[in-house]
This record gives sequence, C-alpha cells and structure tokens, in this order.
Amino acid sequence: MKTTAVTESGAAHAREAAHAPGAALAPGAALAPGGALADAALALDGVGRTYGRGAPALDRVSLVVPRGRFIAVMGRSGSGKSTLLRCAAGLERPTTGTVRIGGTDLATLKTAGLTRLRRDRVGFVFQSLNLVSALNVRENVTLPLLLAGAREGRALDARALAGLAAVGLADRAEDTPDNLSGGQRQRVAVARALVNEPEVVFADEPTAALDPVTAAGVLALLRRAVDERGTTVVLVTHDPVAAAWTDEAVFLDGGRLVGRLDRPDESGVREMLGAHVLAGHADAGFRRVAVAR
Ligand SMILES: Nc1ncnc2c1ncn2[C@@H]1O[C@H](COP(=O)(O)OP(=O)(O)OP(=O)(O)O)[C@@H](O)[C@H]1O
Repeated sequence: MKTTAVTESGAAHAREAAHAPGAALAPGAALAPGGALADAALALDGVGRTYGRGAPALDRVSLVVPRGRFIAVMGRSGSGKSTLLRCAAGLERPTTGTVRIGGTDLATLKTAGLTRLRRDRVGFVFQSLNLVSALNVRENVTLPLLLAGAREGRALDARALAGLAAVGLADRAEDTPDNLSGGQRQRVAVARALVNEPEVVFADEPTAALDPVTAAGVLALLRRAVDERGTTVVLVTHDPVAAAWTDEAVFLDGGRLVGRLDRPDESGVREMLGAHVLAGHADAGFRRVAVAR
C-alpha cells in the first residue's frame, strides 16, 4: 500500500512519542490495590466474556494502560476486539475478571454509577454511536456536557466551539451532521468525545470508512489529545497504518492476548498480523515481541 506523506508524519510522530511502555499482566496476575497499577488509566485483570454456551469471546485478558498512552487493539475479525472494548469501557459486564478505569473497579458500580462513570470519565468514538441528526453540530458536541448536568448557555457553547475549532470545524457549528462528509462527521465525533476531557477515549474503527488522508486527520486529532492533554486512547483497528499512530499495539486471537508491539510501525504490525498472531493461536501464552527499529 502506498503511504501518504501525512501518514508517514503520523507514524514518525507515534515513533517519537516518549511514553513508558505499557505493561501486560500474566493471566490471573493480581493488581495491588492502591499500588502503581491501580493508578493506571485502564487495567484489565483476567477479563473474560462468554456469550451463551459458545467459546469465550474474550479469554482471561490482562492489560495495563498507563495514563497518556495511545494503544491499538488489533486482530482478525472475530478475535474479540470489540468485546474487549465494550468490557473495558463499562458498556458490558465481563463474565470473569476485573476492569479498572482510573483505579475504579467497575464491578463495584451499580448501573447508575457505571452510567455516570461512562458519561463523566470516558469518551467514545464508535461507528455505531452516530451523531444525532436532529441536532446541529454544536449541539451534538455539547450533548455530553448537558448529560453531565452542565447548564445551557454561552460558556457551554464556547466550550463546544473551542472543541470544534480544534478539529477544524468551527465554521460548521450550525450545520446539521447530514450536511457533513463522513470524515467531517468523525471529526465532530472526536470533538464530542473529548469535550468533557475524559480520562480514556475508546474508539472502535473510527477511520474504517474514511480515505487515507481523511483517516490520518482523525488519527492526528486523537494523537494530539494524547500528547497535549494526557488523554489515554484505546483504538480498535484492522489497519496497520492507523496502528502506526499509536504507542503500542496489542494483538488478540481467539479472545486471547497473543502479542504486543511497542511503538508499532506498519511493517511490524503486518508481520504480527500475518505471522505471529495466526500461527500463534495454538500457543495460549502471552508473548512479548521485541521489534528492532
Ligand atoms: N452479543 C454477542 N452475542 C453473541 N456472540 C457475540 C456477541 N458479541 C460478540 N460475539 C462473538 O464474540 C466473538 C468476538 O466478537 P467481536 O465482535 O469482539 O470480534 P472483533 O474482533 O471485534 O470482530 P470484527 O473485527 O469483525 O469487528 C465472535 O465470535 C462473535 O461472534
């Protein structure tokens, strides 16, 4: 695949990111309450999810994501990426294991508390969570703030406009989403996800429907949130080009975490997807794969 200049600069940007590597826990490893791991933006410990009588969609996944880190979750179709994201984001309760966001064990929260946590501390950029077409772009961006109890008014609008300016769409604030292109709508979705300054943003294939240059623009916005605000971003993607914007890629196969790359580049990711992940399915153990740069 031809790499665009924008994409190369994104990959270089990701390579230059100087964050400490994330940690992966052995299945079943304990998280010390109040310890360094409890301070992570996101920590999964032995998380599993089974639907009905089928094989586990997610199988004892343990993963610690420090604050201010951009992580890609990769793997072939059906490997459990979206299930991991839904469990990690508190949209679905895991069958086994523990999920912590900023030290809060999600299992300790009742439905209302979980809703509050998702509203106040988490941002979402999902293909399926589209913008509300009955509201204009500015109103779409203010929605999370209103749901969190903010009062309508100039201060709220100013915050939405600042968010839209950051994604280059301040001049489209009064348009309806239907009048925007797919890429512009995704940029509004990013502005909406970031407006209440969440600790963690979960993004499920946010660039899947976009051309490479537009996709790079959306990924650059997420990268900037990580670098400038210290936001943690968890990105589910099939795309090695998208993964190259992140600090770390983790690989799922058959619901298990089977590998990871620090500062992934396109070729390293392709190699993992093509060889290690598929061939490594029989090996249930978690493997660290060092890639020379
Ligand atoms: N609500 C559900 N009910 C039953 N099975 C489910 C449900 N959600 C996911 N699964 C199953 O769990 C497994 C993992 O699905 P998941 O959507 O997490 O994979 P994925 O890696 O995100 O796939 P894709 O890349 O195709 O989106 C699949 O076998 C899927 O059929």
